[in-house]
Amino acid sequence: MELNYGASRQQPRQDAAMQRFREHRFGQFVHWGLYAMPAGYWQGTEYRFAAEFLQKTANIPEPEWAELAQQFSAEAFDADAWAALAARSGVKYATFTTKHHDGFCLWPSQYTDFHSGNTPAARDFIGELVAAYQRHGIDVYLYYSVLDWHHPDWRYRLESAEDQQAFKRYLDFAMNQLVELAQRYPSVKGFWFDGTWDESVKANGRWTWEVEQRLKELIPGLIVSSRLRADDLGARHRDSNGSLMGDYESGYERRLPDPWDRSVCEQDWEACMTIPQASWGYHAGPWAKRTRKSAAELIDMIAHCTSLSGNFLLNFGPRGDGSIDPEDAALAEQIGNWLAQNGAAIYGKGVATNWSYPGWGYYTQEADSETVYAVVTKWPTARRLRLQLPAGERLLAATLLREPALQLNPQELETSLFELELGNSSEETLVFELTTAAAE
Ligand SMILES: C[C@@H]1N[C@@H](C#Cc2ccccc2)[C@H](O)[C@@H]1O
Repeated sequence: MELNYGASRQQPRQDAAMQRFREHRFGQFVHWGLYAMPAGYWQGTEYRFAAEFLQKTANIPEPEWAELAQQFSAEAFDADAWAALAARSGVKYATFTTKHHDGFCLWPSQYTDFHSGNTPAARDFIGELVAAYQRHGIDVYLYYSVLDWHHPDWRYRLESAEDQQAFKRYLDFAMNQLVELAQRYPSVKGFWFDGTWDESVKANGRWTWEVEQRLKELIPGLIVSSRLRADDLGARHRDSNGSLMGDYESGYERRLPDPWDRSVCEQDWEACMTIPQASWGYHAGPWAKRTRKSAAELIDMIAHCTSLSGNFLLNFGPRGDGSIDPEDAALAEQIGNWLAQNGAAIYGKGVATNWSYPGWGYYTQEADSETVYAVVTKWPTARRLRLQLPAGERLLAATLLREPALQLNPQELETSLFELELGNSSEETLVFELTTAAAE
């Protein structure tokens, strides 16, 4: 059907900026703001829901919530320390919340008083983070919540002429803020949008289209997530013809596609994930802490996404004072150590087209390369690894990437199956670099 505000292309972008995003594969998400101070507690009660939603889960009147800004001193905030840890973790890009659903801005916006410049901290946190992460060679993306619980003109649905007029004022405000972010931080590589699920936004597909156009005029090559977009009829992420809007699919939130679902490879996509089961902002309670994922689980997810040509955006929720939770820092270091040895299987890799999902882990491959990587994340109880080679191919070599690298001689490898006695090897995430050739 004819759409004015649907998808702007049918095929993935092939420009250098998009290829760079595609090759990153692993990124850091950061959710930080006023919600990090109460950290899931209010008046002594632990609220067992996402910490960044506390204002709603604890039914805190908006003015009382806004008062938190007067306690926001972030005395332990150190952008360079955040960036150095991110670099050690192996991420190649980072996405920071500039404004989450509560409307508090981490930059001194000229369009609201509700920002970090008007706090005891009196700092432009976004500006400091953009500079620090770029000094460490990490590309920066900005998260922006269209949903805004603080702004008086926000509306969930448009039921009257007054609602329409108010929400028009709100959308003008949000466009102004987005242009402000693009003009203040022109070196950012993309925008990550959230809070676009309400009827009011879905009824304004044209505005979402205009935001994408305007930001890309300001920053050529900019990458915009599909979650911004609604079409003429209110369809989100994919337009009413089923075509992806924005530059990559960003609907995978705390979930991944089935590892055998090769249909996701048709477009660029990114999954975002929390360390605890269900909180993006720092949650200090046992409810969150007992659900933390391990490094092995997160490395599995990185390989899972890579094997389907997708990116994995792992979230960190710094504490209210601006420090990083030591448990999160340790996890970041563990992941980074694994990537330092095995990153060849992740960075710049994607689906291994001719290799089907093996069950014990994932195959990854660089497009048009003869080299395939086998990332073993689920040790077979039989302690024997069986690789079914694609028809017409034989295995020339299999090299274990970790130090000391273990080269398995071709004559030890059967033509159709590669069996490795795992013996008493420690149950770590192993990566084999496989070299193949056409079967004789
Ligand atoms: C990226 C993630 N998206 C946000 C959300 C949400 C949400 C959660 C439940 C129901 C409706 C919306 C989270 O607060 C976090 O920012």
